Amino acid sequence: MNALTLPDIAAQASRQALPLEWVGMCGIALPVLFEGQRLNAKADAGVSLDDGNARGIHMSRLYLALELLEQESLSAALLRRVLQRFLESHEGLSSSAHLTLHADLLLKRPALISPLAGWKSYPVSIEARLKNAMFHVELKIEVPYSSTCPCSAALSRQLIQQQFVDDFANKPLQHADVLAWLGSTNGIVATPHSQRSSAKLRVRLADFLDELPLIAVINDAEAALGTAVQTAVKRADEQAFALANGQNLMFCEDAARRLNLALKRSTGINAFHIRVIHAESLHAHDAVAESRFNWEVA
Ligand SMILES: Nc1nc2c(ncn2[C@@H]2O[C@H](COP(=O)(O)OP(=O)(O)OP(=O)(O)O)[C@@H](O)[C@H]2O)c(=O)[nH]1
Repeated sequence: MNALTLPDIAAQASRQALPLEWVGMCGIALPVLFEGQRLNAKADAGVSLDDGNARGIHMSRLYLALELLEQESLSAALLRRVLQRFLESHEGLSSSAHLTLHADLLLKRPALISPLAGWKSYPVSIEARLKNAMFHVELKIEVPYSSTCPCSAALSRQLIQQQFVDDFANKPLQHADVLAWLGSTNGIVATPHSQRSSAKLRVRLADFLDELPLIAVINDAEAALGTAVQTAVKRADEQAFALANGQNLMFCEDAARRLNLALKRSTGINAFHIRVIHAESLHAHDAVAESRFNWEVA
């Protein structure tokens, strides 16, 4: 049997003449290049099926167009070329093309004090759409960080004050005694709760941007949040982290506002959606805040 005799079901007429908004494949394994890294990505590739009479799209043509992403470093222009290929290979069938890449970006991060460093993994998605020559790119980035509750800190301070009053009642204050007390468990009779937190950022890029600012957005977000989670940690690093958290008390509302201001300062971002999640240790549910700028559902 040769190719000429293979049945082509996709080319048949559809039994129900009905266009479809998105048809394609999800979860295609793809090693993509980004900033010198080979990312182990999963691609979702699709087109609209505007011709309601056509039975199906040509999945293999989308799959083969993805090959471009193996050889060249990721950029907006490259994504656009891939989407153009999707449409060229579906002329008469499709008017919009979609590609989403999901991957973990690995960045090496230095410790706060010691000369150590370690890798942090940031889940990212890059979503590109092409329709009627209109091209859009949206990035999704997850940034983990640490947050300490300001209310809990104030309540803890009050308990420490009460303990101080109890322990030093009717006693002359001696510097050495106070110093020893501060180093005892009574000197920190209550601790504020803190949590591993997560910022889920979605940003829409301006047309003029060719480079995908994943790393810049991560760096800006971590700088705005102040207490990024650490990698390699010695005691000196842990102590510096404790100090940084003590100086950086924040509710989820504070985190969302800081990120809003940081993203507004970034060039090349037209719109964004921020969702911060503080996985509270106080209770079994999360504290969540959202902030949007220029964000309409696309
Ligand atoms: N459209 C469609 N194809 C599917 C689906 N599931 C599996 N396929 C298969 O995907 C394969 C590739 O499809 P095509 O791109 O049309 O393959 P082809 O006809 O050899 O390639 P062209 O000659 O370029 O059209 C076919 O063998 C389909 O049967 C589905 O749900 N929809």
